[in-house]
Amino acid sequence: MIDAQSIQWFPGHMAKTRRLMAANLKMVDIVVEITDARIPQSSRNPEIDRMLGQKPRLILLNKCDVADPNLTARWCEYYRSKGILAIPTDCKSGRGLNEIIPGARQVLDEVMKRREAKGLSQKLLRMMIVGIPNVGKSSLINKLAGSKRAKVEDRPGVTRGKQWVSIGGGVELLDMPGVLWPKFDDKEVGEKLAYIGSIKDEILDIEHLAMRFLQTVAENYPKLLCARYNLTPEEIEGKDGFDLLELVGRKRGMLQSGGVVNTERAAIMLLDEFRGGKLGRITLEKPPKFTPAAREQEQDDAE
Ligand SMILES: Nc1nc2c(ncn2[C@@H]2O[C@H](COP(=O)(O)OP(=O)(O)OP(=O)(O)O)[C@@H](O)[C@H]2O)c(=O)[nH]1
Repeated sequence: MIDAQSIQWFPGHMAKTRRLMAANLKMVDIVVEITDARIPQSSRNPEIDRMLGQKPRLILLNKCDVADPNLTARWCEYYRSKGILAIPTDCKSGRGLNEIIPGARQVLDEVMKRREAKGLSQKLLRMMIVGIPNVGKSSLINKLAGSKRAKVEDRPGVTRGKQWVSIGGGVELLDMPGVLWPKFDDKEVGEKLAYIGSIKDEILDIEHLAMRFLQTVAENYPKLLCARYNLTPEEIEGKDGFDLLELVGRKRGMLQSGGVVNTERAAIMLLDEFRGGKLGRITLEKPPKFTPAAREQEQDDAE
């Protein structure tokens, strides 16, 4: 998992990643950027857009099996409005994976047409897989390659070094060497990464984290919260994070002497259950509102 030490490495590591990325971009036709569908924004490297520049790419909203399907659809629409193809994927069941290669070819066809560079062979397709730790890069490569060639572990930071994997049908994958870090310096981003389990709990105040998480869930997914912990809407109405945590702990019988709720145990249990998908399908970020005017502004900024 990401730890405090990695956070301190961030600036130097980023410069190295930027150099590696630039060198490797030349070797591929398209970049496949994997994000976590539960936090599509916070699970992206803050510099990725700048690093990729005009390189053709597609975005995967992975772990869509545990994300809110309505919001996943809205994120796809948001990216479409920006001219980017986004595909919801689930590396556990394989859902969406067979759309990746045709999607990549479609993106490249469009680029070719725009550049009027006809006659270029698209037989061999070379794709670079990038993403912050723990989003599912190894799982994706394993699924696409149909073997256990890439190492998969439930621990961010396992993917190391450059590796090409041939997956047949004239398609080769380049696993991004090094790691793309998320945006640690933003407190809210850090919290969201911690909710999904991408930052070590030891460096965070788990009770504080659980309280913040509960507030978000009570606001956006009250029915799921009530269903999981056998609560009524009246019970959670107007409660702050601490009260909610106590309530959840009490419902689960996590009491210490004197009938006081063990909020630390409750916090660990709550976040474990969320990470395991037991609370239901939850997405913690909505796509930004996207208007034609905003798009024009974005294009101006990019020029
Ligand atoms: N629910 C769910 N879990 C997934 C999915 N894809 C991957 N996972 C799980 O997420 C965890 C991380 O997956 P990895 O494939 O190791 O992620 P990675 O991006 O290669 O991680 P690093 O090696 O740290 O860069 C593992 O426990 C996977 O089983 C998915 O689509 N849905």
